[in-house]
Amino acid sequence: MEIFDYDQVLLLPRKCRVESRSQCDAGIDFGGRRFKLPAVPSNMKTVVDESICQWLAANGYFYVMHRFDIDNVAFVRDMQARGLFASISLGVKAPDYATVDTLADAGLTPEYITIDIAHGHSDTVRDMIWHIRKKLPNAFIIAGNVATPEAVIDLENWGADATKVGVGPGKVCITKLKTGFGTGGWQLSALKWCSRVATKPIVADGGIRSHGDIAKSIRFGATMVMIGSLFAGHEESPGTTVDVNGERFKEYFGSASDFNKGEYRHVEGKKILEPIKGKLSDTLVEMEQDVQSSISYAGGTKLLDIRKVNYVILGGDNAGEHLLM
Ligand SMILES: NC(=O)C1=CN([C@@H]2O[C@H](COP(=O)(O)OP(=O)(O)OC[C@H]3O[C@@H](n4cnc5c(N)ncnc54)[C@H](OP(=O)(O)O)[C@@H]3O)[C@@H](O)[C@H]2O)C=CC1
Ligand SMILES: Nc1nc2c(ncn2[C@@H]2O[C@H](COP(=O)(O)O)[C@@H](O)[C@H]2O)c(=O)[nH]1
Repeated sequence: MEIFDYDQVLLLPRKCRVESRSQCDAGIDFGGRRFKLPAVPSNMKTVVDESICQWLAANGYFYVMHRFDIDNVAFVRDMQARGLFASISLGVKAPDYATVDTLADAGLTPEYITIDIAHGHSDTVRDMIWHIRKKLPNAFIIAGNVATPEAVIDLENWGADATKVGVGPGKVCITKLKTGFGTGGWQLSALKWCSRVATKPIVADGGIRSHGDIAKSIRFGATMVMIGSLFAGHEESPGTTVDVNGERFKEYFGSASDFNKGEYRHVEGKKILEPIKGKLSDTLVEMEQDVQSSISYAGGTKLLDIRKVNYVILGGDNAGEHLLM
């Protein structure tokens, strides 16, 4: 198996088919809706909050609300009362089961539910998928996080509508160091490996460091790309603003860090500072333009045309050109 990550791969252009990049459509269908971009901010406390989720939903972007210290039922009710889709996260513990039951009893079905635990290839995720399917049959279920084709196959067979791939590639992740496991350093090839067996959409999660990595994720099989650090440093970001020698930063911490958990137990995340780079809406516009440009280099007009391109691996044992023939 070839092992590579985002910074070791470049995609190869094909003959251009458009006169302007504005003719390229960066939109994607996902879970019965169409979104402007195949990118979604991570469901983390320092990346999204209620008002960011409202803004994203109202402006044509996908979002996943985090699951920490929030009332999911009130959130779903509020979003749907505004005519917006509801997209929540759940764990696999008793309070998460209670949330599903309360939603069902109230006649509220979130359009999207992301089951989000560190080691998603687990019977606990299977049981939660089955519980959601029984109580909220119309919810689109994203389940993760996983790292292998076996896990993708199991989650799909258990009823997930999409799987989330990425264990340990995140910028504030220390899973690799603490446990010796994960896709940190080879997330892109793990994505390629998983997408070979996937029959449903994959959300590639973690390790995105620049906008071009979105196109690379799409090339290797992602339908949606979840991004934390690139979204954490905005004026609107929920992290605390910190001033260091006159420069402004936002705190960005892992969901499995002691900062999120409130205790030092099974810590697999850390806290860093992200420089504030302006408004989230401006970054999203730039991201869309960059993805449009990626599509044009792919010789296409729509996002999934990126899947057709060849690529090269730079340096290392796997170096070489990879042709689609
Ligand atoms: N994508 C990634 O690489 C990672 C992401 N995270 C994120 O951090 C957040 C917290 O994650 P998590 O700790 O799972 O959430 P929770 O604290 O909600 O734990 C979920 C359940 O899974 C159990 N669990 C967690 N890890 C393992 C494991 N390795 N083996 C067996 N059981 C396990 C927990 O039990 P117990 O705690 O008692 O073991 C608990 O019952 C999530 O948002 C998650 O996505 C965390 C680590 C890696
Ligand atoms: N191992 C850990 N992974 C975490 C933690 N909190 C979040 N995450 C994952 O990281 C991505 C974001 O990655 P980035 O490279 O874009 O910053 C996020 O979506 C989660 O999957 C954690 O504490 N430990």
